Amino acid sequence: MRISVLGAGAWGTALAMAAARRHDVLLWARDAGQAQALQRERVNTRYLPDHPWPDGLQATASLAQALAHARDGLFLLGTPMAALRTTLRALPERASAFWLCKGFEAGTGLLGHEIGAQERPQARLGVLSGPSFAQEVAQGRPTALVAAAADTDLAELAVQALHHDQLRLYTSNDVAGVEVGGAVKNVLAIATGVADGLDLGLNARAALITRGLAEMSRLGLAMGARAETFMGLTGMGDLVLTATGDLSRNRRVGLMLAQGLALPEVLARLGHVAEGVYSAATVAQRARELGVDMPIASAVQALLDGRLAPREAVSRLMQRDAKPEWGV
Ligand SMILES: NC(=O)c1ccc[n+]([C@@H]2O[C@H](COP(=O)([O-])OP(=O)(O)OC[C@H]3O[C@@H](n4cnc5c(N)ncnc54)[C@H](O)[C@@H]3O)[C@@H](O)[C@H]2O)c1
Ligand SMILES: O=P(O)(O)OC[C@H](O)CO
Repeated sequence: MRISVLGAGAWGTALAMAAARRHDVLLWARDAGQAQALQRERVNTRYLPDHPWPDGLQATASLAQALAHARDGLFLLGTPMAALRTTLRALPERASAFWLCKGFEAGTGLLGHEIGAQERPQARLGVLSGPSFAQEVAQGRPTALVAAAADTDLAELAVQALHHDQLRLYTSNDVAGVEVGGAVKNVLAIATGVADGLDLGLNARAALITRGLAEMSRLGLAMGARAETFMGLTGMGDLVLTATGDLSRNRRVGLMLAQGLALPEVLARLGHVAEGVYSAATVAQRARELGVDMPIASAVQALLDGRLAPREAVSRLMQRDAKPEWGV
């Protein structure tokens, strides 16, 4: 199969490497210098150093070439959420594509499938998500992902592209559920990073993860998702990974904020996108519109906006009235 991966960050590169073990894969980097270096060095020194490329992977800075390459194959969109709309707009009208980004679009508050319906209504589109640090996939360590699409044949195409010994693909048709899980877990990982950075303990972390999962599920159900999706890889699975794994950029944002660093300094030190920073406001916005209570996500947003200091955000959560664990 011919596959083009658009976006040469850590995750786009890791999946391009995985797919290239069995397919003809072209990785598009928007920066010509970066594309030349990738092609020459056959390793992504900036985002995934120490992981040499398989023979089946080539790089280009020509978007036209990348679009032609997978015209009858599969596109994997590896840009951050902020660039998903423009990337979708560049695709052929009837392309088959999965995006890899996790978040809500800042400003509009839309999920990927809602942007896809606006920009490429005739294309076959889906989302690939699940608990997956790029570095571990590049190392060939076992990982499970979910390919979610309304079109079952499209989900099967993702399986053909990526399923192999170390990378296990499950399929789903709950696109909204998979996307809500991926977007909200990033915001919650900032919260557990703050709690761990303040040394609040393992009890606090378990409480944040569990109550965060309840928030994620409430929002998802209000948006038409299915409850079981939040118990799966793209819900609980990705939340546990991101909230506890120190490879997570979102968790690291929380850890650094707890040390008292200002957000611009945190982002400069990170050097990668941390989608929770950009999705927190839109999670809160969608929750407000739908009348969904999301106190942890709201506290993270207040922290990122500079309205609360890390310890104040924690106090705000602890001072809430007692209530039943389930129900209103
Ligand atoms: N890194 C991971 O482990 C991982 C795993 C699963 C999902 N994701 C998701 O994948 C998405 C990308 O993450 P990443 O880790 O690869 O980010 P990254 O910070 O490593 O790289 C981002 C890349 O996107 C490129 N980019 C930014 N704007 C662009 C544009 N307008 N057009 C083309 N390219 C553009 C940058 O040049 C850079 O190469 C995020 O939504 C992230 O949440 C990441
Ligand atoms: O490093 P993070 O926090 O962006 O998380 C990466 C992946 O989404 C984990 O599944």
